[in-house]
Amino acid sequence: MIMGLTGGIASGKSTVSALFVNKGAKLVDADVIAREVMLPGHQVLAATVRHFGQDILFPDGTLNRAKLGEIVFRDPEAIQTLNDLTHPAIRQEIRSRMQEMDTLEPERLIIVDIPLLFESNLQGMFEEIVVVYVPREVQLARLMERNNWSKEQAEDRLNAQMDIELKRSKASYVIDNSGDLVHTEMQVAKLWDRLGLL
Ligand SMILES: CC(C)(COP(=O)(O)OP(=O)(O)OC[C@H]1O[C@@H](n2cnc3c(N)ncnc32)[C@H](O)[C@@H]1O)[C@@H](O)C(=O)NCCC(=O)NCCS
Ligand SMILES: Nc1ncnc2c1ncn2[C@@H]1O[C@H](COP(=O)(O)OP(=O)(O)OP(=O)(O)O)[C@@H](O)[C@H]1O
Repeated sequence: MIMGLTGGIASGKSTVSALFVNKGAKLVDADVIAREVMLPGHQVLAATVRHFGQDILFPDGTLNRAKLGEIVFRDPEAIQTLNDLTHPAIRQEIRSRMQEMDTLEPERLIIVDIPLLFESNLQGMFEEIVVVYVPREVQLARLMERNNWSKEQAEDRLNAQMDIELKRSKASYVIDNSGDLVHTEMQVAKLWDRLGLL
């Protein structure tokens, strides 16, 4: 069984994915793939540099992520361009990894963690979608603390994504991660049982 998992930035997707993996699920992580396509030598990084300029690179040729982030997250046109450059390759790699895992171990739950699942209209890839939810204020506070960001930086990133309440309303299952970890773990265990997994 393959299940999509999404939520807002810093809502706890990695935390919840790890809980599923502890129970025996396999994971495909879109953020990891998104980083792979931005490594030196990859055609996606080369195309991104052609568009945004050499200034987004460090002298050693690796991507200056903070710099590209500053450019795109304040400018809707720039983020759209970056999405057009990166998303087709990321999507293709997600598909190929989940199909490979499913072929090798068809009885296992495969969790596919995609932050922009709804924004990119990928609902059709999954029968079930879990949304990891926290209210916007909690999201903002955790993001500022984890990344050591100002409120403005955190809000720019939040505003580049679909509202978390709307995501919640589109879910097959909601995991509320606004309480402590034990509370979240209980909800994962409950969902695991409900899906009939052992
Ligand atoms: C602009 C980049 C270099 C900034 O890197 P940075 O290290 O600061 O952030 P990181 O990649 O760890 O992303 C953290 C979170 O930001 C949010 N985010 C990233 N890209 C986007 C985007 N295009 N639109 C909206 N939110 C985004 C996601 O919630 C993601 O989980 C990087 O995010 C990037 O290459 N983005 C384009 C690819 C992409 O869409 N990745 C995310 C989904 S797979
Ligand atoms: N239940 C919780 N209580 C307190 N802090 C939490 C809880 N769950 C997660 N966190 C913290 O909130 C931050 C965001 O969590 P996490 O990294 O899992 O989110 P994410 O959705 O995967 O983030 P991103 O969108 O950046 O990939 C982390 O610093 C994490 O330690």
